[in-house]
Amino acid sequence: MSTHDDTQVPTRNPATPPTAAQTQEATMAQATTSNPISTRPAQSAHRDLSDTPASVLECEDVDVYYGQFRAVREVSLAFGHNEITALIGPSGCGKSTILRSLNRMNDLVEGARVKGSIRYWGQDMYADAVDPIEVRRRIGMVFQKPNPFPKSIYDNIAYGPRVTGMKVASMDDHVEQALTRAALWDEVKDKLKQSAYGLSGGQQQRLCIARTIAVEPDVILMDEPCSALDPIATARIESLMVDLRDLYTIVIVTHNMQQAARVADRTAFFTAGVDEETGDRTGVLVEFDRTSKIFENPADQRTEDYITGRFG
Ligand SMILES: Nc1ncnc2c1ncn2[C@@H]1O[C@H](COP(=O)(O)OP(=O)(O)OP(=O)(O)O)[C@@H](O)[C@H]1O
Repeated sequence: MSTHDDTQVPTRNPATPPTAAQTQEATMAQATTSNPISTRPAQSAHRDLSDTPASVLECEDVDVYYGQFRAVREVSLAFGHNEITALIGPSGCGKSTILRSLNRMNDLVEGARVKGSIRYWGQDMYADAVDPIEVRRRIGMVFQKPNPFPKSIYDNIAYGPRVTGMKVASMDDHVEQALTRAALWDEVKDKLKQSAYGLSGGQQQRLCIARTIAVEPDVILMDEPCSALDPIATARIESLMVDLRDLYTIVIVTHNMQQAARVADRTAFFTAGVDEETGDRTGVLVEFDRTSKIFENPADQRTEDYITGRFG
């Protein structure tokens, strides 16, 4: 089992209180010994959900601006531990904006600014003392288009642990474990030194998931991770997400409503409305609930119109 070397974390405080770190450590230790991912068949997406899950991430009254433009407003939403939450809604309603604000990726966008509160295990993620680089290690991101580094398969995985100063007992074992969890090991174990660019699109996306897993995150954010993939590769990623849910909290932005219905425990539906103050089209959260409720019996007419294809 590898451990993160805290002496390598920049001097500012990490965003997780000890209890969360312990929780993750215990989960990782269990996973390392029993290796449940490689052997267990894909689970059914739907299961009994707690009415009051522990919240890993919580948004309260969140507005996100790009310069003067308010892209989303007053979003309050909590993401349950070891659950998959889907963010759905028409183009431009702010799904990616909210997703990027969950690991401070918007810090890298010029003019982007978050108002309101986003908490990670109860701690204000945007507090001055919090190091955004450490936030992004704990809350990883997988993008729409697979983006492996121009390196070997092995080095794609080993890169993150190396640069973040993780202490791993054996890098070979660590790489194998990450690739196994991402359901890619069997396909690449004999060509680890070959370029990642030689993999298919679906394999590259699983490699990117393995790369994210390799730095031992707590949360994985996925921004339309299957939109560049064919249906077979998409099905593999969906099945992988359901498997990974036992180890990580997952938030996925998707345009594919069937995908949300298949994999997500809970779904948040956003739309864009005209901002009364500015006249801009600003994203709002319409409804957030169990996925079955959103798709079978939504509370808001706008949700129903969207999921039945009458709008958007
Ligand atoms: N870097 C940026 N600078 C300025 N405005 C931006 C930026 N990124 C997004 N926006 C604007 O913010 C609003 C929300 O965009 P966002 O990409 O979050 O929506 P989305 O729901 O994810 O859309 P899509 O489904 O098309 O990806 C849009 O009006 C968009 O033009």
